Amino acid sequence: MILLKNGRQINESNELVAVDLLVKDGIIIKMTECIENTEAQVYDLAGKLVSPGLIDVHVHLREPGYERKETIETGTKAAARGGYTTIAAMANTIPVPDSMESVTYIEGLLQQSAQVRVFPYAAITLGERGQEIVDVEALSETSILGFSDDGRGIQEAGVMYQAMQRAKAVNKPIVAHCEDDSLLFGGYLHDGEYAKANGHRGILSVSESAQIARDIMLAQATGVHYHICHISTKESVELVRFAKAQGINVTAEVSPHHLILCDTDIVNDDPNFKMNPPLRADADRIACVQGLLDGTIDVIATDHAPHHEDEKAWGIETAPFGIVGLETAFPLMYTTFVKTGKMTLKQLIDCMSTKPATIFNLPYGKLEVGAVADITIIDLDKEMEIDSTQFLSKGKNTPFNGYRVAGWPVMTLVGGKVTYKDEQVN
Ligand SMILES: NC(=O)N[C@@H](CC(=O)O)C(=O)O
Ligand SMILES: [Zn+2]
Ligand SMILES: [Zn+2]
Repeated sequence: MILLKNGRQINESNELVAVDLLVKDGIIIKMTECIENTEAQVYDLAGKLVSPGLIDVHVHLREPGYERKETIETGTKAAARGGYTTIAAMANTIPVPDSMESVTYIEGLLQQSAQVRVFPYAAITLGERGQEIVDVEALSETSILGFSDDGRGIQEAGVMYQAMQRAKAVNKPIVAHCEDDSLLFGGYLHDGEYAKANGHRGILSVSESAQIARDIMLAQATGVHYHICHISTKESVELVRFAKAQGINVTAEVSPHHLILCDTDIVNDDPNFKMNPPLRADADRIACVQGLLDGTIDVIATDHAPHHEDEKAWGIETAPFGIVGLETAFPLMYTTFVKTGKMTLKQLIDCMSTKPATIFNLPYGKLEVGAVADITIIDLDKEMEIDSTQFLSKGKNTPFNGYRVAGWPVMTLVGGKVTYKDEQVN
């Protein structure tokens, strides 16, 4: 048994109230203001926030295939340090999880090395090549969260339509990276002020929004749960708002970097500001924030995309797209939006835990008696500079290095088991 004493939880009215939690056999069995128990191992939380474990539905663990960038072990250790108890692993690995054999293989690797709960995605198409659809029916019987070709858009409407029909029939979501390749024109940064001023080829906003518009119509026609990855443009947000008003089964995620940074924040062509979709204009960033606040955008996902420093050293034009996010998401969001009064703490926890569980039908994201003890303890007052050399992730590729932020996760429990604890908790 574990007894968490002197914590504080956020109630429905966004107030911090005192709470003790008693955990037995991986379940929260008691939650009241003051619990005494002589048999349990006791941790004194000294007023720190007790949150339902954070959930990230968009993570690149890189293993199998790209262990130089990240492994299941390092990626899930980073997740635990970031306060995450459940994550979903994207399918752009080698092999791509596009068959029973490859998904079973990846499930085995996860079982061996994962430090938090991990649900893999299966690809939508064989090899993520966008042509032949995977065996949706068979794969739906595995532990997958849904189907995704993340890293690439599905170029053909007919392929997406059929994939959606089949995913709907087995009650699994289609999780879409939206990008029309025919609208890329060799771009690698947002087609905006920074690219123009510095002679870079731009990525048009319509390369994302045009495909979202198409997919929303296909989602309406098929009734599938269609989840949009890393939304980044104001037009995309407007489309999701429209779709939801029509009752179409659409959800969307946004990443912390698209809420905090815009293209003009890029410094000296630093490849750590390069990701897909790119940092957009400030008006896009503002639309994403507004969309998150009004519920148009459902959840925050990191799109944790570690790359090796050798690869990022190729320079902004040729370096791979992607930045890490697991170990900085909560403090960045808390400092930028909650401490400044733009968002309540309850809203932030909803977007990072409760809502991801709800939209993906997971039995987590709850802090109550009888719930699984997936718990994150956060020190809202702990302020510290982001230092990528301290990351447990192999990826050090962050544009936020040196940012001074507060609200650091200090202890993470998955099913009642401590998976991360910093030295100040005991
Ligand atoms: N987001 C990125 O910039 N990169 C991701 C792919 C993706 O999420 O589209 C990656 O796998 O590196
Ligand atoms: Zn993507
Ligand atoms: Zn991704």
